[in-house]
Amino acid sequence: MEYVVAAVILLVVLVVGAAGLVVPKLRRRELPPQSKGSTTTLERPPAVPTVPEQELPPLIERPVSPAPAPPVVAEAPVVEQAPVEEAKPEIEQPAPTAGRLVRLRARLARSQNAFGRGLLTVLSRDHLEEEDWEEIEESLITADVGVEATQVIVERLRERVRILGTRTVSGVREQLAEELVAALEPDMDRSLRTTPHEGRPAVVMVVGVNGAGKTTTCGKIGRVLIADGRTVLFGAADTFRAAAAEQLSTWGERVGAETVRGPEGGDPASVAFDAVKRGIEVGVDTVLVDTAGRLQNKVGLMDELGKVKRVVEKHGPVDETLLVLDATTGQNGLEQARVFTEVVDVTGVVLTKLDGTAKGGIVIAVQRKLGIPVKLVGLGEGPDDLAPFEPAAFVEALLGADA
Ligand SMILES: Nc1nc2c(ncn2[C@@H]2O[C@H](COP(=O)(O)OP(=O)(O)OP(=O)(O)O)[C@@H](O)[C@H]2O)c(=O)[nH]1
Repeated sequence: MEYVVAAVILLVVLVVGAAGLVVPKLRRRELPPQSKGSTTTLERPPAVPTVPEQELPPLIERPVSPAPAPPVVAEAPVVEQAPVEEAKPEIEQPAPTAGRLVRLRARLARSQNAFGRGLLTVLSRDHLEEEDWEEIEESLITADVGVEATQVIVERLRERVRILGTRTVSGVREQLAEELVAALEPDMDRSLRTTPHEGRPAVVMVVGVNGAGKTTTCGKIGRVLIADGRTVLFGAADTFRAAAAEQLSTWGERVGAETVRGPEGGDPASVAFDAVKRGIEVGVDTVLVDTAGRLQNKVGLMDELGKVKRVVEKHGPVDETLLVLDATTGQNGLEQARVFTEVVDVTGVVLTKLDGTAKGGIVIAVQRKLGIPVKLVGLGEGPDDLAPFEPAAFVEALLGADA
């Protein structure tokens, strides 16, 4: 019996012992999958940042390794400066204004050839008869001097020739020249008020119908002033023609003047206001304001130009209002001109395109009809083809040097 009990105990011990060995093994076998699963989960997150971490270094290294960076940074300004430096030589040095009309006289004389030659033919006759005087009258009228002014000029010339008994061609020509100069009222003040005063720039408004040459004239005046050592700012208040603002900016870039522009179709008065404001801020000598000149509607024009002037005058009075007239439009241009003089207080006339007409006598008609001095004349499309108007030099060109 004792043997039986001992055998049972031994069996129990063996069974328990065997179970103790088998269960841990089984547990160990189960663990790997568990631990694998958990490892994957854990490893993945590091795996994700590992990729950006590997990518990050190069990004971080860029600033860290400044060696390649500075050349890039250093090169950038050089590349940027290059066009500025290239642009600088484009700033032109305009020709001085003194004696310009004399230099441009040939151009005027060329367009007046027929007029000068016609007069010379008549004046070279031995005795000036009634029909000769009529021919002289016709020549002057054809040259757009205007009927009224022509009658006055011929009347006075006839009187002088009769009283003085002038016989020679050169003598009559000289007297005609004197009468023409007198008709141009040489004592009129033709100076441009472009000098700054009371700590603010002089303001010049440029008005006239479309295509008369306003924008070109603004640019040319700017060049003249800069050539004379002044500083200039352009106001592109012609917001109706986008190309006008572009055109004025180009003039500005060429001579080194800033241009204040507004949005296309924007309020011209506000652009003009901003231009003068900017001119005051930066302390330029002269602000030149280019305006639009639509004439389809006189009331509209009046409203617009009047507003531009009023708004600009919030900064102070406008110093000069220049009316640009196309000489080739002849007497028709005079009618248009009158509308402008009713709207704004025109202080001077710029007669453009005199190089393109044989009717230079329009200068006399303009002054006589409007009572406003012609201050400048345009004698070509070139940037320096604008000259201060000088009656004597002009008449010499009108009559032709050899007449
Ligand atoms: N031959 C000649 N052409 C000129 C003269 N002045 C201006 N022009 C030309 O006339 C054309 C019209 O000039 P603009 O300055 O654009 O005229 P604008 O009055 O500003 O015209 P809008 O902006 O449409 O009102 C251009 O082709 C100029 O080059 C001149 O004195 N002689």
